[in-house]
Amino acid sequence: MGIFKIKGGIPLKGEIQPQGAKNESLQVLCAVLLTSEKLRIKNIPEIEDIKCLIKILKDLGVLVKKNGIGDYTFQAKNINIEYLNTKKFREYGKSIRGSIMIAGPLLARFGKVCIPIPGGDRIGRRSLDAHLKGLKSLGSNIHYDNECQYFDLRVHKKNLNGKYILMEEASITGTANIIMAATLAKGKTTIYNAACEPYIQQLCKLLNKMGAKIKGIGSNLINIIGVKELGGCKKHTILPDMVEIGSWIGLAAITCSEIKIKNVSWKNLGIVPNIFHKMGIKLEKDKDNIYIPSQESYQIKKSLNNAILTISDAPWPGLTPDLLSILTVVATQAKGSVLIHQKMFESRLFFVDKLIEMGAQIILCDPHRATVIGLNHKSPLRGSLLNSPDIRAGISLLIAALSAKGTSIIQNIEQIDRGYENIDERLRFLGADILRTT
Ligand SMILES: CC(=O)N[C@H]1[C@@H](OP(=O)(O)OP(=O)(O)OC[C@H]2O[C@@H](n3ccc(=O)[nH]c3=O)[C@H](O)[C@@H]2O)O[C@H](CO)[C@@H](O)[C@@H]1O
Ligand SMILES: C=C(OP(=O)(O)O)C(=O)O
Repeated sequence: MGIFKIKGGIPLKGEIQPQGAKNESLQVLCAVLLTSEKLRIKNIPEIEDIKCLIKILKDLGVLVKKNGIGDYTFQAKNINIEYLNTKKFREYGKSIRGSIMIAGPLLARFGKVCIPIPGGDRIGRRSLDAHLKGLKSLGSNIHYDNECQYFDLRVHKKNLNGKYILMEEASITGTANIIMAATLAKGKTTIYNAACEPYIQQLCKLLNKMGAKIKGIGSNLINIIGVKELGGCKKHTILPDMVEIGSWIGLAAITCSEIKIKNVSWKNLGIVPNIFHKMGIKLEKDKDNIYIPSQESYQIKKSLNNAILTISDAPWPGLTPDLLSILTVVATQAKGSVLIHQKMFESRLFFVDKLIEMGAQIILCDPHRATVIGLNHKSPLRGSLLNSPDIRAGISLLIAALSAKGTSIIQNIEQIDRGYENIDERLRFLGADILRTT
């Protein structure tokens, strides 16, 4: 297991280019399974979760050519569907959440798929009902093997058939799975209460370039007319990662650093900049860049009725839950107090124990809510021995360590590498004192 050794308290300075979005990449890479033709995808982040999915695709028989950093051509011409029954696949499939999204494309193209309960972050219960109920409506039988914990899905007629699907919750990966399956189903599929965040929009745009007929992109009502087959795509570029962008903003604020984040695609950030404004952090729009000046202090705004601010997650256009851990850390050195309410996941806030050990003033009210009383940089966090439980808690602890007085050690940094590309190298480029030992 690798570790980071960090000497904190050093203000950083410079420009940073955000990585391509992890969650869009996971969707788009699964979409290559829908066609036997070539797709060229650019700006894919070189992170562990993506490497794992590419490994699964290769083992399935997808030809993968690397044209340059983050630039790949995929061709799913000869697929070995039997690979899904191997122990190797079950291990890989279990290690990332994104693996579940191979189900829709493979079911639509080959009529059967076998998939383990996917892994990814252990941040609470993560239901698959949205995926399974959707695929069932389109005409699939589902069998669950309780002992081996995998699902076997088979199309019960000749092919999938379009249906009206009202999703019980706007699951992101669930929506992606159903959309991909429906592109090759017979007739019309309507998905209501679909997730509609920019990465789902990007997936739909890519599918339309491949010949799909999807309407309602960007809304929660998606209509899809199934086609017989899909073609390739000469170029699709992954959007910048909004969670990584939020991580850089939080890092800049708490370490009093001056950072410019380049080419952020403002129009796809939704309310993310607004939320940081509410935390009192100055950020300026400079063309398509975000400029964060060095700030000695940032004051959390109050609600309009003068009550303590609450920040909570919600499906898009609400705030992604993936930024709440980062906002929690940022709040520890703000002026004022905030209630962080993590509605979607029940085990994501437990990492605040580590922040409390570092000297943060936090009350964990229950698994979903933490009150943070900001210290306004009057009492810095203390360097500590830390362990990274999931991607976002991991990056949050790293941000805390960079702001802390003294040296911190972060163990289990593989969790951070799952979602952040060359994070230590990029931090050193901005002037951070961080060392990786493997
Ligand atoms: C690979 C990928 O893209 N992962 C993202 C995706 O995971 P993923 O697609 O797996 O997450 P889902 O959107 O399915 O659901 C996340 C959690 O929120 C709950 N829920 C969801 C929608 C809703 O309307 N109400 C509700 O309560 C679900 O029950 C579940 O507990 O979306 C999550 C929620 O944004 C993000 O944290 C993950 O980074
Ligand atoms: C929860 C996350 O990822 P995943 O859904 O891949 O586990 C995340 O990126 O914060």
